[in-house]
Amino acid sequence: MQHTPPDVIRSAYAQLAVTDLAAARWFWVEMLGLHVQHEDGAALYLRGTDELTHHSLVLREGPVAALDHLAYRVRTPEDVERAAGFFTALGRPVRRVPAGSGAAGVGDAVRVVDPLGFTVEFFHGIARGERLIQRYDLHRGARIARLDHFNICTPDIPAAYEHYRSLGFGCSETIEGDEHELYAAWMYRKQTVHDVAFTGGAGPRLHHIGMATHESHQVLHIADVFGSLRKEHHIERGPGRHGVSNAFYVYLRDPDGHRVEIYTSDYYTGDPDHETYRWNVHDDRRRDFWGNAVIESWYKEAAPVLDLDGEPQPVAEAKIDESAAQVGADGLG
Ligand SMILES: O=S(=O)(O)c1ccc(O)c(O)c1
Ligand SMILES: [Ca+2]
Ligand SMILES: [Fe+2]
Repeated sequence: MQHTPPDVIRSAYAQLAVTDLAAARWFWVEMLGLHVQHEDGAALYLRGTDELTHHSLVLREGPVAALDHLAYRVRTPEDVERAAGFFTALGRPVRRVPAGSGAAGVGDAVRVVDPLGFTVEFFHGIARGERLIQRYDLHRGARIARLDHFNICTPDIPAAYEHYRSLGFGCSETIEGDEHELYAAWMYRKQTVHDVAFTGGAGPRLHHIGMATHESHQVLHIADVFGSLRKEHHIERGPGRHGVSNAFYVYLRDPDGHRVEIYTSDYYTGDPDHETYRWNVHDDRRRDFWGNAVIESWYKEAAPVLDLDGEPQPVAEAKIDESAAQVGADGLG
């Protein structure tokens, strides 16, 4: 019997394990300007200026730099139950996380290890935060508005696509080979380009979290700030204009190597007949619309994922390697 999937509203928060909370605070709070909603001795709960819920990023100190879990908000408390039933029917590990026993501010939740090997939480209840949208006096750094998306490394992109389709996600864009083999896909529940995207590679690993700003000058500004402070080694890729999503972007690496994208100006995807836009893997504008090359570390480096007991998960090797795809005769060579 097909279990009804939970009604996912959006990608809501990520919990990262960091090896030095003070160093992480410098990067995510002092430099990027995320707002500290709550902290206890070992964890920081952070959010952007537009976020009305308690947090969109949790940094918890631990022995290994890793993704602890991704979290999606679902529409009703009943959808938390649907998530439990859906993943139990798939034979996946499912654990109840009662309010107060998991992330601060989050109500009754369920955590699963999904078919791709990622630890994923589904929750509905979450505490509110002060409305900071017009507290311009508190806007700092990159002036991050909100969490926008998760990007995950997985060896089997078609399997990832099918899993998220079964959860009711739409597909806004893909990168495909000449025989339509799937190299990457961007999938959504909220009405923008993605809540989650897949990068081909050994997995399960976290590739990056995408944080949205309102303006491209905020993307440029944070790159300038890292340059001014002689911390330019934290800038990995960009600034630039994406082909896929059309967003303006820069990728940064935190002190543990966690990758964060500062991202702005993608587009609406909310009509029920929204069509997928398909890029050819040989189109050199797909990842940077101006044809700038993608640095090798961007394709190869990513963070391990912890299981439900906080142990790093083994990774399965990549089945497809986009960085090895040769640019065709039409490319910039
Ligand atoms: O580099 S891509 O244009 O494929 C791209 C598009 C959107 C993203 O969020 C991203 O991380 C990467
Ligand atoms: Ca650099
Ligand atoms: Fe991204």
